[in-house]
This record gives sequence, C-alpha cells and structure tokens, in this order.
Amino acid sequence: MNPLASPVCYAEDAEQARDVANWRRAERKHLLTERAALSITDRQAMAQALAGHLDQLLARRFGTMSGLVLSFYWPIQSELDLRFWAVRVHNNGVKLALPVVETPQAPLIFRPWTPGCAMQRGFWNIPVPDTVESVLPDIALAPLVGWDDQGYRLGYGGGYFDRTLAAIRPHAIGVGLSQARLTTIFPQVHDIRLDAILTEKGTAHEQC
Ligand SMILES: Nc1nc2c(c(=O)[nH]1)N(C=O)[C@@H](CNc1ccc(C(=O)N[C@@H](CCC(=O)O)C(=O)O)cc1)CN2
Ligand SMILES: Nc1ncnc2c1ncn2[C@@H]1O[C@H](COP(=O)(O)OP(=O)(O)OP(=O)(O)O)[C@@H](O)[C@H]1O
Repeated sequence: MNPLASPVCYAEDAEQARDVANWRRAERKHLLTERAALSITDRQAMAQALAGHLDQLLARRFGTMSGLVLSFYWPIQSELDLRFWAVRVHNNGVKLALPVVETPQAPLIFRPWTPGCAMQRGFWNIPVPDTVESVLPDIALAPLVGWDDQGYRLGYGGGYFDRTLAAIRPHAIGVGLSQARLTTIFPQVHDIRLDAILTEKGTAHEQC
C-alpha cells in the first residue's frame, strides 16, 4: 500500500466535506427565501393538504396510534404550521411531544406537549414546553428545509435531527414543501435517511 495514500485521501475527504457544507449553506438560504416568499394563504392551504396526507400515512402504518408518542414541531421561519393538526391528533388520544435542544451539538430531547400547556423560549428562541419531563417519541415529524428522492433531509444546519436519529430511532417522517426538492443533498456519512417524506402534494418518498 502506498503510505501516502491515506493522508491524501483524508485531505480530499476534508475538502469534499467543506464543499458540501458550503453548497448546503447556499441551498438553505435559497430554499428559505423561496419559502418565505409564499403567501400565508398558500402556506395554510399547503398545511391543510399535508395534514390530510399525514392522516392517511399514519392510519395506514399505525392504525389509531393508541398509546404512541408523536413529536411535531413549533413552526419557525415560514415552516408549515401543523399546530391545528396536532390539536386534532391530541383530541384523538395520541400523546404529543416537541423537540428541544437541551445541549448544543447533542441529540434533541422531547418534552410532552398538550394544547395550551406552559411554554418557554428555548435554543434559537424556539418555544418549547416549560417542563423538566421528557418522553421518547415513537414517531417524529422532521421539518424540512430541503429534501431529495432518496429520503435525505436538509435542515437548518445544526445536525440536530441526524444526531437524534443516530441515538434513538423513531419512525421519522419529513414534512415540507414540494418546491423544496433537490436532485440530491450529497449525503454525507452522518446523514440518515428518513422513513418517509410528505409534501402538500402527497408522499414523495417511503421506505418499504
Ligand atoms: N420548528 C422547528 N423546531 C426545531 C427544529 C426545526 O428544524 N424546526 N429543529 C430541527 O432539528 C431543532 C432546532 N434546530 C436548529 C438547527 C440549527 C440551528 C443553528 O444554530 N443553525 C446555525 C447554522 C449552522 C450552520 O450552518 O453551520 C445558524 O443559523 O446560525 C439551530 C436550531 C429543534 N426544534
Ligand atoms: N451523528 C452526528 N454526530 C456528530 N455530528 C453530527 C452528526 N450528525 C450531524 N453532525 C454534524 O452536524 C453538521 C450539520 O449537519 P447537516 O448539514 O446535515 O445539518 P441539518 O440536517 O441541515 O440540520 P438540523 O437537523 O439541525 O436541521 C455536520 O457538519 C456534522 O458535522
């Protein structure tokens, strides 16, 4: 074996990782600008349509979801607002949770949420339930900034969902806009494929 091969290879890997990180930063910015340009009415219609697809997918895979814990998200930065759907799901007896960055650069934790429960501002100013209790979700909705046909997700660039899916393995469903599709996100070793991706147009990806 050529003794020089490994260091050269590492140098190329580091360069490639840097290129991908730079490309993702630019794509994120572009996708977030495009999403923010949609009208509130359009986003509400998309959220309604997506909620319908979610109901179908969850009923098909999990039936009534009785006894299961499902995590959703508190919308930020023009994300589709599925809180009306979360209230409906809660009223059907499903336990809900929200993700929390408790420790930077560590997996997310999940705190139980009920409609109207006390909230506080967390990391990045994202509202989180004001409780010390935590739960493990069986199903986790992952908000998407971008996505690809293989089921890979682009988020806000903290690596939080990937770290979480590497630590615990809920059924992970990415939710986002059909217009946020990328040909590929150039998956890196840390990227974990989601079990399904849903947009306002329906199922874009589903693992068998
Ligand atoms: N509504 C909502 N809640 C959520 C998430 C989400 O995507 N949406 N998250 C899903 O995981 C977690 C928070 N995710 C975060 C991801 C990145 C950064 C952040 O600091 N980003 C840096 C950019 C990093 C980089 O590009 O290198 C920044 O903008 O400064 C913050 C929070 C938990 N809660
Ligand atoms: N399992 C992991 N362990 C350690 N670091 C990780 C892990 N997953 C991701 N990271 C780090 O997080 C950084 C950002 O990852 P990536 O670009 O995939 O974020 P993202 O999926 O867009 O963000 P988020 O999930 O927070 O919305 C990567 O450079 C990587 O170093």
